[in-house]
Order: sequence, then structure tokens, then C-alpha cells
Amino acid sequence: MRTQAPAGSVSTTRAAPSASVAAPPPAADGSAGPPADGSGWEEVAAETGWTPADCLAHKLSFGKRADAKSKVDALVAHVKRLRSAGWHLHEARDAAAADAADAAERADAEAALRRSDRETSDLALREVQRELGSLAQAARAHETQQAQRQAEVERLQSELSDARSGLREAEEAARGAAAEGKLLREQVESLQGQARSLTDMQTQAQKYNAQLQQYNSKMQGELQAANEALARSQAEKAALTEECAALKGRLTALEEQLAGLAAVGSSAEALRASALEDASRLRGEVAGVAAQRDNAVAEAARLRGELEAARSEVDRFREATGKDVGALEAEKAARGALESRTQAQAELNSNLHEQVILLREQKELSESKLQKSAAEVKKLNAKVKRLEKELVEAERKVVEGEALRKKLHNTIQELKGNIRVFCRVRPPASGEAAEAAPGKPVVAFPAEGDMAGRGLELAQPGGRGGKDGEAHSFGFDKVFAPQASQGKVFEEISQLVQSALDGYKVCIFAYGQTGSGKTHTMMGSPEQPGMIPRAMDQIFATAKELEAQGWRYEMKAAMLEIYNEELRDLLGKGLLPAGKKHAIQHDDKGSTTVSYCEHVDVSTPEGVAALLERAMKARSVAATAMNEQSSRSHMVFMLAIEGANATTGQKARGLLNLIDLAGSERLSRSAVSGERLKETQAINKSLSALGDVIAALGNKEAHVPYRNSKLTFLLQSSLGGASSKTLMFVNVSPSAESAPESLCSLRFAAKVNACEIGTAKRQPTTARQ
Ligand SMILES: Nc1ncnc2c1ncn2[C@@H]1O[C@H](COP(=O)(O)OP(=O)(O)OP(=O)(O)O)[C@@H](O)[C@H]1O
Repeated sequence: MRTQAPAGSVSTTRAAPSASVAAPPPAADGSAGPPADGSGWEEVAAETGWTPADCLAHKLSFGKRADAKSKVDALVAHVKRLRSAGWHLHEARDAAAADAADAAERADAEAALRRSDRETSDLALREVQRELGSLAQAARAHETQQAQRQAEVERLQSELSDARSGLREAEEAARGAAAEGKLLREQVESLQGQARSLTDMQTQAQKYNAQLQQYNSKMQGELQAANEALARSQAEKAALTEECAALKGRLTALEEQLAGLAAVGSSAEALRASALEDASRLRGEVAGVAAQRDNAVAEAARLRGELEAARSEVDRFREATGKDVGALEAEKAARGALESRTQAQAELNSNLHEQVILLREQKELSESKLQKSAAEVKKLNAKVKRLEKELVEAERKVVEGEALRKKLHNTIQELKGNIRVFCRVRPPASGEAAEAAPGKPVVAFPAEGDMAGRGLELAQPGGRGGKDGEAHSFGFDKVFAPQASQGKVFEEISQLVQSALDGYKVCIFAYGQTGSGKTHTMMGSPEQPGMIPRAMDQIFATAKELEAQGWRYEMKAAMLEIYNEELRDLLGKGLLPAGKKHAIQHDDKGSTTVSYCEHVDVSTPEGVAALLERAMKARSVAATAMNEQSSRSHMVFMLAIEGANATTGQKARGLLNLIDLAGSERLSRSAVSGERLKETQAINKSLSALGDVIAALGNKEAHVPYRNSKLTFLLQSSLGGASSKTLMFVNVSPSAESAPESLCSLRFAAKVNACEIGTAKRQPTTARQ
């Protein structure tokens, strides 16, 4: 079936058998049936090569010399031919009538069948809606559950990170304590070494001291004995010297007495004899005294010798010790100093001992702290392990939840159908008339009932080809009234956008006449961003969220414009060689490439925004009679998404195509000529081809005419493929002036909406083999 381009309403009329076609006149022989002489039309046609029309148009003419018979013969032959033609037409009419009756019957039967199909599909639809409701409920419950799980994961993660930082702190404290302990141990060891060497030194000093004291006391004893012996010898010497002097005085006195006596004479002889006796006695006494004196001298000499010996002993001792008394004093002083040093050393020792004890205590404290920290670390390690286990479990649950979410999400999407049509009506521009008749808006929306939010009524203003205020009703998957914000509209397509991350090929088109709001819907403005920037924000945000579950995405963007059936790369930096054109190629795996087309790696919404800005600048904008800013080309934004999950080994390859189609106005309205005429024809051809492709897919035709336009050929793998999903926005202007165009747009969209293209199936691949 070929679908016509939207060019007004298409009415099909079934030809009823005409009752006014009369039977041919009776034959010359009066019979009412066809000629019995075998001159049926086939023979006449074989003979003359005429059609019945030729026969009816044939005029008889006779030559001037023709006789009556030949005229009669010619007349009879003509009448026969006319009769044959008459019967032939009669039979043809009967056959046509019979065919028409059959067709009517078949149509009735088909209508009955369709009615019953419709009822069945209504039932199925209700069932699906019920199922959808319960799935949506399940999805909501699941989303709540998942949010709880996510919160739990976040709580666990924060607990884990707390525990980790606690662990890190404890480890650091433990490391600090261990280092401190080590330092203290080293200090203790060095102090203990010092203490040991000091103790050794002290012991040696004490020993030496004791030896010195011993030697000192011995020397002092010896010195005292020598001093006493010396004093005794000196006293004896003094006594002897005194006795000697007394004896000398007596001797002198005696010698004086003797001399006196000698002088006194003979008588004195006796006296002399007695004196001699006395003298010899005295001499004996003197000899005794001399002997005594000699003894005393000998004794003195002996004592002197002893003294000398004692002195030499002292000298020897001095030599032996190198010390004299002064030295001994010095030694004593040194000993005192040594003692005080020993004392100080002992004090230092005891201080050190105290320090050692303190350090030991500190060491014990550090060790107990270390032990406590180790126990704490052990506990924290156990907690970390438990939390890690819980985290792994929670992450597993999240991954499972995500898989379930995807399944539910895509089931819902599949149930909703893989081609959907949303209608969006823009607000009237200032000064724009939006009433079909007084008090009757051109576009009205049913506020309640089945069609609320899904239906729209378009009223044609009078004098524009329709009856005054004649209304046409349409129903779509969703209808957005003028007040619907960009955010509200995006809410409805966000799940479809999400599918691209899940590995689907998604196409979102904006269709409508020039100025109906396509670019506003797709691109929007910085204040009111449209579907493309919002889709990018969502894709990047979701890709980031999915990183936690092991997904890593790579995205490449391309932007193309199709103008007059020629491709232009809006991001191209002059890659296209002169004289060459961009060529579209599809491979067996469903990948599409465009030669010399730039694909830019994107990783942030800001990066995409910069690309969009670059592309918009490059986009061809040509003025038409209707809108000076009217874009006369299709703009195709393509985002190729490749995702891989290192945890589960899954891979997903999605493609998001966002297309701002060129305006769909009719030739008569845009009043164009020349270059503009060519543009309009190209636009209409490609839009018509898009409708044809969707219709062929909907009718499951063996041949889908993708090649009829660059647009459909470019999007071939994303339209109607096993893993594709399509959404079409039909943008409508509310103006009275645009009402006929709006009707065309809505009829085209209604036709698209009637198509159901299979069931999209994602084709995730498993990478691990
Ligand atoms: N939903 C809306 N809300 C507010 N303003 C809108 C809306 N839709 C469209 N407009 C405004 O209407 C005007 C025409 O819209 P837009 O340029 O998007 O139309 P278009 O269909 O893309 O036209 P063209 O085919 O010429 O590109 C613009 O000024 C736009 O800002």
C-alpha cells in the first residue's frame, strides 16, 4: 500500500452498480438476447480491432456511387456491430455489478470482522491497560524499594567510609604509637645501656675507692707508726744530749775539783788518792756514762737509722705511690670529688633508674595502647569486612533491582507500543487570531472523559475550505496544551530516552508546519531548554548513577542536516573533499556510517551544549514568505551510546536520534518559487517518504522504501528494527490562519499513530565468553 503525502483529506467512494444503464435494443430478428449468429463482440473486435467506444464513435458514410444494397449491407453490419457492442457493455456492466455486490459483501464482512477485531483489541487494550496499571504499580513499588535499597547502600557506604576513616585514624594512631613505642624502646635500651655502663663504672669506682681507702688507711697507720718512732727517737736524743751536757758539766766540775785538790798538796795526797779513787770511780762512772753516752749515741744512731729507714720507707712509699701527703690530701680531695661524683653518679643513676622506670611505664602504656589499637583495628577490620560484605550484597541487590527496573520499564514501553505520537500545541503568538468562529477556539482539548489529555479538536474557520467551525477530532498517545512546560513534556519522553542507555535505538521526531514549535520543542532556549539538552542531561546523569553498578559508557555525537536531499555535517571541520558527497552505509550488524562525518566524543552535557551551539550556527536557515527564521532542512542529532558492565559482563549499544524536521507547509501556502520551490518539494518528498516507511512497517510489507529519501535511509536501522522505538511530536499552531495546515499535520500524525511496528527488543550482548 502506498501512502499519499498529506495533501488534504482522502475519501474513498465505492462505485455502486449503476441502475441507469439500459439493455441494448432487440435484434433485427426481434430476439432479446445477444446475437445468435456468433457475432459476439470478441469476433467484431477480432475483425475490426475496435473497442466498443470506437464502435459507438464510428459514423457511417457512403460514397456517392454507393448503391442501396451496399448501403443496406453496411448499415446492417454497423447495426450488428452496435448490437454486439451493446451486449458486450451490458454483460460488462452485469459483471461489474456482480463484482461490486461481491466487494460490498466482502467489505461488509470485513467491516464486521474489523468490528469484532476492534472489540477484541478493545478488550485486549483494557487488559493491557490493567496489566500496565499493575506493572506501573509494581514498577513504582520497585522504585520505592530500590530507592530504599539505594538509601541503605548510601547509608552503608557512609558507614563504611566512616569505618574506613576510623580505621585509617586508628591505624595512623597505631602507627604513631608503634613509632613512639619503638622510639621509647630505643631510648629505654640506650638509657639501660648507659645505666649499665654507669653501674659498671660505679662498681669499678666503688671497688677502686675501697682499694684506695684500704691502701690509705694502711699508709696512714704506717705513717703514724713512723711519726711516733721519730718522735720517740728525737725525745731520746734530746734526753741523751741533756745527760751528756750534765755529765760534761760534772766532769768539768770534777776536773776543777781535782786541780784544786792537786794544788792543796800531799795531804791532799790522800785526798788526791781518794780523789784519784774518786777520779777513777768517776772515770769509771764517766766511762760508764760515756758507755751510756755511746749507748745513747748508738741508740740515737740506731734511732737515726730507724728514722732514716722510716724516712726511706716513706720515700719508698712515696715513690711507690707517687704521692706524698699533699698528694694524699689531693687524693683524698680527689677521692672526695670522686665520692661526690660517685654520689652525683648515683643520683644520676637513680634519676636514670627513675627515668627507666618511667619509660618502662610509658612503654607499657604504649604497648597497652598498641594492643588496644590492634584490638580496635581488628574490630574495625571485622566491621569493614562485614560492611563490605553487606555492601557487595546491597550492590548485588541494586544490580538485580536495576535489571528488574529495566525489564519492567521496557515491558511498559513495549506495552505502550514502539511507535507513539504526542501532539503539542504552542501558545498563540501576540496578535495571532486563534478562533475559528466567535467564542470557538481553533484548537480545543476535551477536559474530561476517555480523551482527556489524549484528544484534540481542530475547528476550521469558515471560508477556508471547510464548513464554518467544522471540527475534526483526533486522539494521540498524549496531547500537550499550550501551557504545558518543556519539563512536563520531557517527563513523558524521559523513559524513552532512558531506553537508549539500555541498548535501544530511539528516534524522536518533531513534525509540523513552519512556526508550529518544532525547534522550540527539540532545542528550546537557554531559559526553556528543549528535549535535546534535557535528554543529554538525563543520559549523563543516569550514566553517572549506573557507574556505581559497574557500567561505563562511551558516547559519540554527530549532527547532520539534510537539505535538498543532500547531507551536511554540522560538526564537520572540512573533512569532506571537494566534489565529494556524504554517503550513507549500513552494515550487517545494524550500524550506520556516514562518510566524512565527524563523530565527537562527549562526556558532559556542557560538551554537548557546545556542540549544539556550533551546529545551530552552521544550520542552514532560509527565509520564506511565512517565517523569516524558518529552517528549511531536517536536523538530525545522533548520539551513539556504548555501555559495558565490568561486574556483570553485560554490554549495551544504544542510539538516540533526535530529529527536528523541516516545516511541512503546502506549496500553495508558502507561495514559493525557484530555489524555495525546490526546497519545499524536497521537504515534502522526504516527509512523504517518512510516512511511507512507517506505513510499510506498520503493514509489515516485504519491501520498506527506506531508499526513497536520505532521511529514511539515514535512519533505516533505527526505524522499525528489532530494537527500535519511535516517538513523533506533531507540533500544531493554534492560529486560525494555520488551521488547514494543522489539519494536514494532524491527519499525517493520526496515520502514523495507527501504525504498530512489531515489538522492540533490546539486544544486550554478553561480553564474557
Ligand atoms: N510551547 C511553546 N511555548 C512558547 N513559545 C513557543 C512554543 N512553541 C513555539 N513557541 C514559539 O513560537 C515560535 C515558532 O516556534 P519554532 O521556531 O520552534 O517553530 P518551528 O516549527 O521550529 O519553525 P521552523 O519550521 O521555521 O523551524 C518561536 O518564537 C517559539 O519561541
